[in-house]
Amino acid sequence: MSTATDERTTARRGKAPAGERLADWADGRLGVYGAAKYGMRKVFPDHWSFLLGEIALFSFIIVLLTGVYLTLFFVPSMAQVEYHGSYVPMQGQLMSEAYASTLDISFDVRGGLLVRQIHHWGALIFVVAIFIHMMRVFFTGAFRKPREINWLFGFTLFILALFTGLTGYSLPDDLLSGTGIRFMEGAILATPVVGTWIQMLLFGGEFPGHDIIPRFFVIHVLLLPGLLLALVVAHLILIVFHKHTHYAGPGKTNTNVVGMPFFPVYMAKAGGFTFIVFGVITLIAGTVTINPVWTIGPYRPETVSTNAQPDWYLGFSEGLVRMMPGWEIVLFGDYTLNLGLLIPLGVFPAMLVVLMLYPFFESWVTKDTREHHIAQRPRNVPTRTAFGMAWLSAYFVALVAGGNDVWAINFNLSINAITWFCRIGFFVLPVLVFFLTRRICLGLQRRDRDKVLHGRETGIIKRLPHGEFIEVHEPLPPAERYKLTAHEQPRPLSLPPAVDENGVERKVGPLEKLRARLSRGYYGEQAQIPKATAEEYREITSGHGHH
Ligand code: HEM
Ligand code: HEM
Repeated sequence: MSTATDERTTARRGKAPAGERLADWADGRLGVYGAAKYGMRKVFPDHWSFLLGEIALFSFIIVLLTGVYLTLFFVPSMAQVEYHGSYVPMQGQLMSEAYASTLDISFDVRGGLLVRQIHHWGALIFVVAIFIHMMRVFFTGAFRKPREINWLFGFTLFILALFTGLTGYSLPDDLLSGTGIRFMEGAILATPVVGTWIQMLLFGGEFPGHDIIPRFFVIHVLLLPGLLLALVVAHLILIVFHKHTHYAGPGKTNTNVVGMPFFPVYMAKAGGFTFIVFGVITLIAGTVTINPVWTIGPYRPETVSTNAQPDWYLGFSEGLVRMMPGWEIVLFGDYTLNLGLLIPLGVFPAMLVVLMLYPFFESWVTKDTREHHIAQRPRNVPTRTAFGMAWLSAYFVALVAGGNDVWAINFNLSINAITWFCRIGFFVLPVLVFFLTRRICLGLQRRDRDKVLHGRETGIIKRLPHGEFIEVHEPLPPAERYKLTAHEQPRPLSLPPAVDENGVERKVGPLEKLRARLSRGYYGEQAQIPKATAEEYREITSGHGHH
């Protein structure tokens, strides 16, 4: 017995196990122990809404992997060739090498069609996930200090993803994607002064030229994914650096993070979730056809397909153009300004910039310079929530307008009626939605207050001895009461008195006045219902007036 123990001790002293030696070797060169000690115990809070960023991350990885596979077979060339692949209806037709290679990927490359479909479905889900993730961050105020820069990083990711999608969609050079490129060319040409130059630079000559597909290819497989990857890494590093926000609850404060350690709990969960995301995307890609380019045909400039649509994420930019009347003005007798395109082209970035700058606007209005690590419930910040919903309503109206022909055909409606509905809706709906959302948020705040003070309605009706009917209310558990009352209710900014203590008139600039007004819009009496206080609760539950 003792001999065995001695042997083991000697073995350990003599030579460490291979794994340990490898780890030591790596640590000497990479400092992995320190990094692992820091990273492995990192706490990550748990909430379903935090999965949205993860879906974006995992679908991004899927799109990267499938993109590499497609790159092995795709030929980014606009040279015309005669098709002799295995898709019989296209035999002998003239088409670009790009289109022919997309047909080959779909019919002749092993697993090609599945990978193409995973790539396309993955791209759609990637952008959906980014969009909803961005909304989660917006509506919970997770963009507040210290996360403003990460909001900007994230926002840039969103824009890069839109353009990666646009360039990818254009690559197969089918009738749909060619129509999309034609649309883009028109928009570029409408840009005053520099439009023609940019068009020449990008297309290398008259439309369609021979350069656009090879150029989009490099942008799509190298430039944009490279930038996306670098920025995703920076985004994640900042998340680790700031630590994740968490929702209010007992024991969760602005100075701690409550959750599970990265290793093993979070890693196991995230690993499993990666496979679920991959599995679901593959299942959809394996069963639902997307972009069947062989039914659409190769692109020819003289042909235009009806129902031409961009993928959903760029639908709103197309909608802005379709909503706009075709106005033109002629300057100096011979220079035409195409307002029908120019105005939507200005509104498109403006809508995005408004969202991008919102965190800075809010911190300016509220003069809030503190750090925030508790995610807010949207109802507790009605003005921000209402603004977000108003933005979304404008976005969706534009999206509907982007598919006005599809709506008209499928629902047997007049395309003019839809266009007019969108034109009016684009201005009116956001205003209605803004006020409606604020009302709903205030209603929900009242309900929270009521629940804290009077408990949950149980639906049990009792008749008292003197004949009165009452509904039994069940008090909320303390943790629930805490959650509903943990939020701050700041006071609005107030302007200093018009004259100072020496009787000298104090000058208040118009900007300062505007800020005070906006601040009342955020924190004034109309914007928040006073939350239940401990005194109120004690008074109600002490017996007097309790029901
Ligand atoms: C992150 C973002 C990406 C998005 C949103 C995206 C999106 C798309 C879309 C929508 C298509 C059209 C697919 C179709 O034919 O139906 C496409 C095609 C393509 N993508 Fe991507 N992609 C991304 C990343 C990549 C990467 C990283 C690569 C390569 C390393 C790549 C390589 C390709 C190739 C070669 C095609 C043309 C082949 C084909 O259309 O079948 N993509 N992409
Ligand atoms: C490629 C796109 C993106 C990826 C892969 C990504 C990934 C992630 C992940 C995994 C998290 C942590 C989990 C979570 O909160 O959901 C996160 C958090 C965050 N993301 Fe993104 N994100 C992307 C785009 C965006 C966009 C478009 C925005 C905003 C405009 C954004 C802003 C943020 C912020 C502020 C946080 C910190 C949230 C907190 O601590 O509560 N991200 N992101």
